[in-house]
Amino acid sequence: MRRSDDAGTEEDAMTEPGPLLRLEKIDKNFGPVHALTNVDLDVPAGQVTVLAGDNGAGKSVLIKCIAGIHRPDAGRIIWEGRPVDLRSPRDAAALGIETVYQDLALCDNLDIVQNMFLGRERVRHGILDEEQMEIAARDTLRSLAVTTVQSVRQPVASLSGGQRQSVAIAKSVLWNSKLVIMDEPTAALGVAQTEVVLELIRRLADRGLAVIVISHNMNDVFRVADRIAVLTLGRMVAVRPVAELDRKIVVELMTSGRSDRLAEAGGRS
Ligand SMILES: Nc1ncnc2c1ncn2[C@@H]1O[C@H](COP(=O)(O)OP(=O)(O)OP(=O)(O)O)[C@@H](O)[C@H]1O
Repeated sequence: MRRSDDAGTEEDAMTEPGPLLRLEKIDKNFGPVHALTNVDLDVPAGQVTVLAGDNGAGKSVLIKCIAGIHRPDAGRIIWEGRPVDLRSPRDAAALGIETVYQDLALCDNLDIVQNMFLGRERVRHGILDEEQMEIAARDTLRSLAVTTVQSVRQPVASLSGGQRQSVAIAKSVLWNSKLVIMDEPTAALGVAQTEVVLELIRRLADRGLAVIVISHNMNDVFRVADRIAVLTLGRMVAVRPVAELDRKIVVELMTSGRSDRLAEAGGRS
Protein backbone atom coordinates (compact mmCIF):
# COMPACT_ATOMS: atom_id res chain seq x y z
CA MET A 1 0.00 0.00 0.00
CA ARG A 2 1.24 3.45 -0.83
CA ARG A 3 2.11 5.52 2.16
CA SER A 4 0.79 8.98 2.42
CA ASP A 5 4.32 10.35 2.63
CA ASP A 6 5.35 8.67 -0.65
CA ALA A 7 5.01 10.84 -3.70
CA GLY A 8 3.82 7.89 -5.90
CA THR A 9 3.34 8.10 -9.63
CA GLU A 10 0.21 8.94 -11.50
CA GLU A 11 0.20 5.34 -12.74
CA ASP A 12 0.30 4.04 -9.14
CA ALA A 13 -2.65 6.17 -8.27
CA MET A 14 -4.62 4.74 -11.16
CA THR A 15 -3.80 1.06 -10.63
CA GLU A 16 -3.51 0.68 -6.86
CA PRO A 17 -6.72 -0.42 -5.19
CA GLY A 18 -7.73 1.29 -1.97
CA PRO A 19 -8.01 -0.57 1.32
CA LEU A 20 -11.01 -2.82 1.91
CA LEU A 21 -11.97 -0.67 4.88
CA ARG A 22 -11.01 2.87 5.69
CA LEU A 23 -11.92 4.71 8.85
CA GLU A 24 -11.71 8.47 8.62
CA LYS A 25 -11.70 10.79 11.60
CA ILE A 26 -13.91 8.59 13.76
CA ASP A 27 -15.15 10.07 17.04
CA LYS A 28 -17.16 8.16 19.63
CA ASN A 29 -18.16 9.65 22.96
CA PHE A 30 -20.06 8.21 25.88
CA GLY A 31 -21.25 11.30 27.70
CA PRO A 32 -18.06 13.00 28.87
CA VAL A 33 -15.86 10.02 27.94
CA HIS A 34 -14.04 10.49 24.62
CA ALA A 35 -13.62 6.81 23.76
CA LEU A 36 -12.35 7.56 20.22
CA THR A 37 -11.02 10.85 18.88
CA ASN A 38 -10.25 11.53 15.22
CA VAL A 39 -9.29 7.91 14.51
CA ASP A 40 -7.98 7.04 11.03
CA LEU A 41 -7.27 3.46 10.02
CA ASP A 42 -6.83 1.63 6.72
CA VAL A 43 -7.51 -2.12 6.73
CA PRO A 44 -6.15 -3.80 3.59
CA ALA A 45 -7.27 -7.18 2.27
CA GLY A 46 -4.81 -10.06 2.61
CA GLN A 47 -3.17 -8.64 5.73
CA VAL A 48 -3.45 -9.03 9.48
CA THR A 49 -3.82 -5.68 11.21
CA VAL A 50 -3.25 -5.98 14.94
CA LEU A 51 -4.96 -3.42 17.12
CA ALA A 52 -2.86 -2.85 20.20
CA GLY A 53 -3.49 -0.58 23.15
CA ASP A 54 -3.61 -0.47 26.92
CA ASN A 55 -6.77 -1.13 28.94
CA GLY A 56 -9.40 1.43 28.11
CA ALA A 57 -7.56 2.66 24.99
CA GLY A 58 -10.66 2.27 22.82
CA LYS A 59 -9.97 -1.01 20.99
CA SER A 60 -13.35 -2.60 21.74
CA VAL A 61 -15.25 0.57 20.94
CA LEU A 62 -13.43 0.81 17.61
CA ILE A 63 -14.24 -2.74 16.54
CA LYS A 64 -17.83 -2.25 17.68
CA CYS A 65 -18.07 0.71 15.32
CA ILE A 66 -16.86 -1.54 12.49
CA ALA A 67 -19.19 -4.36 13.55
CA GLY A 68 -22.27 -2.10 13.51
CA ILE A 69 -22.79 -2.19 17.29
CA HIS A 70 -21.84 1.44 17.95
CA ARG A 71 -22.49 4.30 15.54
CA PRO A 72 -19.66 6.83 15.45
CA ASP A 73 -20.58 10.38 16.47
CA ALA A 74 -18.41 11.75 13.67
CA GLY A 75 -16.23 10.51 10.83
CA ARG A 76 -16.71 8.15 7.93
CA ILE A 77 -16.51 4.40 7.40
CA ILE A 78 -15.50 3.65 3.81
CA TRP A 79 -16.04 0.09 2.58
CA GLU A 80 -14.60 -0.89 -0.81
CA GLY A 81 -14.27 2.77 -1.67
CA ARG A 82 -17.80 3.82 -0.68
CA PRO A 83 -19.02 5.47 2.54
CA VAL A 84 -21.33 3.17 4.50
CA ASP A 85 -23.65 3.66 7.44
CA LEU A 86 -23.57 0.60 9.67
CA ARG A 87 -26.77 0.78 11.71
CA SER A 88 -26.64 -2.76 13.05
CA PRO A 89 -24.51 -5.91 13.12
CA ARG A 90 -26.76 -7.16 10.35
CA ASP A 91 -25.60 -4.30 8.10
CA ALA A 92 -21.98 -5.20 8.83
CA ALA A 93 -22.60 -8.90 8.17
CA ALA A 94 -24.30 -8.07 4.86
CA LEU A 95 -21.08 -6.38 3.71
CA GLY A 96 -18.97 -9.38 4.74
CA ILE A 97 -17.78 -8.19 8.15
CA GLU A 98 -17.69 -10.99 10.72
CA THR A 99 -16.68 -10.55 14.34
CA VAL A 100 -15.41 -13.43 16.46
CA TYR A 101 -15.81 -12.52 20.12
CA GLN A 102 -13.79 -14.32 22.74
CA ASP A 103 -16.70 -15.64 24.81
CA LEU A 104 -19.74 -15.35 22.60
CA ALA A 105 -18.43 -17.10 19.54
CA LEU A 106 -20.31 -20.40 19.80
CA CYS A 107 -23.27 -22.13 21.48
CA ASP A 108 -22.10 -24.96 23.73
CA ASN A 109 -25.21 -27.09 23.41
CA LEU A 110 -25.09 -27.23 19.60
CA ASP A 111 -22.77 -29.27 17.42
CA ILE A 112 -20.19 -27.83 15.02
CA VAL A 113 -22.49 -27.89 11.97
CA GLN A 114 -25.35 -26.27 13.87
CA ASN A 115 -22.99 -23.57 15.13
CA MET A 116 -21.49 -22.85 11.74
CA PHE A 117 -24.95 -22.45 10.17
CA LEU A 118 -26.71 -20.86 13.13
CA GLY A 119 -29.30 -18.38 11.86
CA ARG A 120 -28.36 -19.12 8.25
CA GLU A 121 -29.44 -22.77 7.98
CA ARG A 122 -29.73 -24.32 4.54
CA VAL A 123 -33.20 -25.60 3.74
CA ARG A 124 -34.27 -27.94 0.92
CA HIS A 125 -37.89 -28.81 0.19
CA GLY A 126 -38.90 -27.15 3.44
CA ILE A 127 -36.57 -29.17 5.68
CA LEU A 128 -33.03 -28.58 6.91
CA ASP A 129 -30.48 -29.88 4.46
CA GLU A 130 -28.32 -31.56 7.10
CA GLU A 131 -26.18 -33.47 4.63
CA GLN A 132 -25.28 -30.39 2.60
CA MET A 133 -24.49 -28.36 5.72
CA GLU A 134 -22.37 -31.19 7.10
CA ILE A 135 -20.37 -31.44 3.87
CA ALA A 136 -19.85 -27.66 3.69
CA ALA A 137 -18.75 -27.51 7.34
CA ARG A 138 -16.31 -30.40 6.88
CA ASP A 139 -14.92 -28.97 3.63
CA THR A 140 -14.37 -25.56 5.18
CA LEU A 141 -12.55 -26.96 8.20
CA ARG A 142 -10.44 -29.14 5.92
CA SER A 143 -9.60 -26.22 3.61
CA LEU A 144 -8.21 -24.38 6.62
CA ALA A 145 -6.25 -27.45 7.73
CA VAL A 146 -8.29 -27.77 10.92
CA THR A 147 -7.65 -31.46 11.34
CA THR A 148 -7.91 -32.14 15.07
CA VAL A 149 -11.71 -32.11 15.18
CA GLN A 150 -12.98 -35.70 15.25
CA SER A 151 -16.48 -35.14 13.90
CA VAL A 152 -18.49 -32.12 12.77
CA ARG A 153 -21.37 -33.60 14.77
CA GLN A 154 -19.45 -33.16 18.03
CA PRO A 155 -21.10 -30.76 20.45
CA VAL A 156 -19.03 -27.62 20.79
CA ALA A 157 -18.95 -28.12 24.57
CA SER A 158 -16.61 -31.08 24.00
CA LEU A 159 -14.02 -29.03 22.06
CA SER A 160 -10.79 -27.57 23.40
CA GLY A 161 -10.40 -23.78 23.47
CA GLY A 162 -8.24 -23.84 20.35
CA GLN A 163 -10.71 -26.03 18.48
CA ARG A 164 -13.54 -23.69 19.46
CA GLN A 165 -11.65 -20.71 18.09
CA SER A 166 -10.87 -22.68 14.94
CA VAL A 167 -14.56 -23.46 14.41
CA ALA A 168 -15.52 -19.82 15.03
CA ILE A 169 -12.93 -18.66 12.50
CA ALA A 170 -13.98 -21.34 9.98
CA LYS A 171 -17.53 -20.05 10.29
CA SER A 172 -16.46 -16.67 8.93
CA VAL A 173 -14.78 -18.37 5.97
CA LEU A 174 -17.89 -20.46 5.29
CA TRP A 175 -19.90 -17.27 5.02
CA ASN A 176 -17.49 -15.67 2.57
CA SER A 177 -16.57 -12.86 4.90
CA LYS A 178 -14.17 -10.26 3.58
CA LEU A 179 -13.12 -8.90 6.95
CA VAL A 180 -12.78 -10.97 10.11
CA ILE A 181 -12.38 -9.17 13.42
CA MET A 182 -11.08 -11.11 16.41
CA ASP A 183 -11.05 -9.90 19.98
CA GLU A 184 -8.20 -11.50 21.94
CA PRO A 185 -8.47 -14.81 20.07
CA THR A 186 -5.73 -16.50 22.09
CA ALA A 187 -6.46 -15.05 25.53
CA ALA A 188 -7.79 -18.29 27.03
CA LEU A 189 -5.47 -20.68 25.20
CA GLY A 190 -2.38 -22.69 26.08
CA VAL A 191 0.86 -22.54 24.08
CA ALA A 192 0.06 -25.26 21.53
CA GLN A 193 -3.49 -24.08 20.96
CA THR A 194 -2.31 -20.50 20.57
CA GLU A 195 0.06 -21.67 17.87
CA VAL A 196 -2.78 -23.39 15.99
CA VAL A 197 -5.00 -20.31 16.14
CA LEU A 198 -2.21 -17.93 15.07
CA GLU A 199 -1.50 -20.16 12.08
CA LEU A 200 -5.16 -20.15 11.22
CA ILE A 201 -5.26 -16.35 11.37
CA ARG A 202 -2.31 -16.22 8.96
CA ARG A 203 -4.07 -18.62 6.64
CA LEU A 204 -7.11 -16.35 6.54
CA ALA A 205 -4.97 -13.43 5.41
CA ASP A 206 -3.17 -15.63 2.89
CA ARG A 207 -6.58 -16.43 1.39
CA GLY A 208 -7.06 -12.72 0.79
CA LEU A 209 -9.26 -11.84 3.75
CA ALA A 210 -8.63 -8.73 5.78
CA VAL A 211 -8.12 -9.57 9.45
CA ILE A 212 -8.19 -7.29 12.49
CA VAL A 213 -6.95 -8.82 15.72
CA ILE A 214 -7.07 -7.19 19.12
CA SER A 215 -4.25 -8.47 21.26
CA HIS A 216 -2.43 -7.59 24.45
CA ASN A 217 0.11 -10.32 23.98
CA MET A 218 3.29 -8.99 22.40
CA ASN A 219 4.46 -12.46 21.36
CA ASP A 220 1.24 -12.99 19.45
CA VAL A 221 1.31 -9.49 18.02
CA PHE A 222 4.73 -9.95 16.46
CA ARG A 223 4.00 -13.54 15.37
CA VAL A 224 0.88 -12.73 13.40
CA ALA A 225 0.80 -9.05 12.41
CA ASP A 226 1.52 -7.55 9.03
CA ARG A 227 0.66 -4.14 10.43
CA ILE A 228 0.24 -2.81 13.94
CA ALA A 229 -2.15 -0.04 14.88
CA VAL A 230 -1.68 1.45 18.32
CA LEU A 231 -4.47 3.23 20.15
CA THR A 232 -3.67 5.38 23.16
CA LEU A 233 -6.41 7.10 25.11
CA GLY A 234 -8.77 6.91 22.15
CA ARG A 235 -6.29 8.28 19.61
CA MET A 236 -4.52 6.33 16.87
CA VAL A 237 -0.87 7.07 17.56
CA ALA A 238 0.72 4.74 15.00
CA VAL A 239 -0.20 2.48 12.11
CA ARG A 240 2.93 0.86 10.69
CA PRO A 241 4.14 -2.31 8.98
CA VAL A 242 5.42 -4.74 11.60
CA ALA A 243 8.95 -4.57 10.17
CA GLU A 244 9.18 -0.92 11.20
CA LEU A 245 8.31 -1.58 14.85
CA ASP A 246 9.66 -3.58 17.74
CA ARG A 247 8.19 -4.51 21.10
CA LYS A 248 9.83 -1.65 22.92
CA ILE A 249 8.40 0.94 20.57
CA VAL A 250 4.92 -0.60 20.67
CA VAL A 251 4.92 -0.74 24.47
CA GLU A 252 6.13 2.85 24.63
CA LEU A 253 3.38 3.93 22.27
CA MET A 254 0.77 1.98 24.20
CA THR A 255 1.76 3.31 27.56
CA SER A 256 2.75 6.88 26.95
CA GLY A 257 1.61 7.91 23.53
CA ARG A 258 4.08 10.75 23.90
CA SER A 259 7.44 9.13 23.35
CA ASP A 260 9.99 10.54 20.99
CA ARG A 261 9.18 7.67 18.70
CA LEU A 262 5.68 8.95 18.29
CA ALA A 263 6.50 11.52 15.65
CA GLU A 264 8.42 9.10 13.50
CA ALA A 265 5.96 6.23 13.89
CA GLY A 266 2.73 8.21 13.57
CA GLY A 267 0.44 8.47 10.58
CA ARG A 268 -1.31 6.13 8.22
CA SER A 269 0.71 3.60 6.25
N1 LIG B 1 -20.95 1.56 26.66
C1 LIG B 1 -20.08 2.40 27.23
N2 LIG B 1 -20.52 3.41 28.01
C2 LIG B 1 -19.66 4.27 28.58
N3 LIG B 1 -18.31 4.22 28.41
C3 LIG B 1 -17.82 3.24 27.65
C4 LIG B 1 -18.67 2.29 27.02
N4 LIG B 1 -17.89 1.43 26.31
C5 LIG B 1 -16.62 1.84 26.51
N5 LIG B 1 -16.58 2.92 27.30
C6 LIG B 1 -15.37 3.67 27.69
O1 LIG B 1 -14.62 3.91 26.51
C7 LIG B 1 -13.22 3.78 26.77
C8 LIG B 1 -12.63 2.77 25.82
O2 LIG B 1 -13.11 1.47 26.19
P1 LIG B 1 -12.76 0.13 25.41
O3 LIG B 1 -13.61 -0.95 26.00
O4 LIG B 1 -12.86 0.36 23.96
O5 LIG B 1 -11.22 -0.11 25.79
P2 LIG B 1 -10.28 -1.31 25.35
O6 LIG B 1 -9.11 -0.69 24.66
O7 LIG B 1 -11.05 -2.33 24.61
O8 LIG B 1 -9.82 -1.85 26.78
P3 LIG B 1 -9.58 -3.34 27.32
O9 LIG B 1 -8.27 -3.77 26.75
O10 LIG B 1 -9.49 -3.13 28.79
O11 LIG B 1 -10.72 -4.19 26.89
C9 LIG B 1 -13.09 3.42 28.24
O12 LIG B 1 -12.86 4.61 28.95
C10 LIG B 1 -14.44 2.85 28.59
O13 LIG B 1 -14.74 3.04 29.94
